[in-house]
Amino acid sequence: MSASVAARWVVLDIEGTLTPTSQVHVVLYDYARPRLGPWIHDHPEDPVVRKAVEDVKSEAGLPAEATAEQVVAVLHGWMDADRKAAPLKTLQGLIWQDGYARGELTTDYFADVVPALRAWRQRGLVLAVFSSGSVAGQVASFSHTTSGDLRGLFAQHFDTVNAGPKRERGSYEAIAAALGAARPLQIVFLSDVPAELDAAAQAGWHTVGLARPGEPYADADFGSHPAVGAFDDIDIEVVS
Ligand SMILES: CSCCC(=O)C(=O)COP(=O)(O)O
Ligand SMILES: [Mg+2]
Repeated sequence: MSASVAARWVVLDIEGTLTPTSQVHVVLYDYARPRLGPWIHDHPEDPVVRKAVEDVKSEAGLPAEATAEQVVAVLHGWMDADRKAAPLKTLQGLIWQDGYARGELTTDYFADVVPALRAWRQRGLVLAVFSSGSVAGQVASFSHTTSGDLRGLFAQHFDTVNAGPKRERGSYEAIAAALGAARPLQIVFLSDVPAELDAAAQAGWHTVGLARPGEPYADADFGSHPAVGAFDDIDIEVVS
């Protein structure tokens, strides 16, 4: 399996594309789970935390006077179901940011990822990230990796707050506008989730599916999207 596209921007999903799914579902979720309650308790005046807690209550149908314990129970349920709700992602992002700063978290990527990202940057491609993980969490996760600090590789970061849901065409149109792309075909989106690739293609982007061995979408039907097992199999011609 290989893919050839022409692009100026490469927009990257994280989970299942850059990192094994276990890096998010095991390492990061296990780190966040016991810290959600204490974080809410310890940051009562932080406007970001307050808004996230209000949004959890409203999204979960809890009354305004619901306790922190009720809110945490909802957050744990969302994590168990891997529901990528924005207020959960905001709170996780703050906790991960703290964990990376403390040196308690380090991101590990698939072996093909960092060499390919560096080569693409060197050839003049512009890299951006679109993940359900909050922008704060994304940036922190690139700051402490087994390959060092990779933050400089990425020009822009997008999440479900500043762009929108990953399975909706409008989110990709918003990202194209933010990147300043004159034509959507100047952008290629790399993801392991076919529904995300469908939305990007509806917005006129090039797409490449990642069917990585052992990952949840290894045997998925990628339909008309070209699919590869690793970044080594993607050939990107740089266009201006
Ligand atoms: C530190 S970023 C963590 C990524 C994350 O929380 C997540 O849910 C991954 O979602 P993606 O959209 O990248 O598949
Ligand atoms: Mg993914």
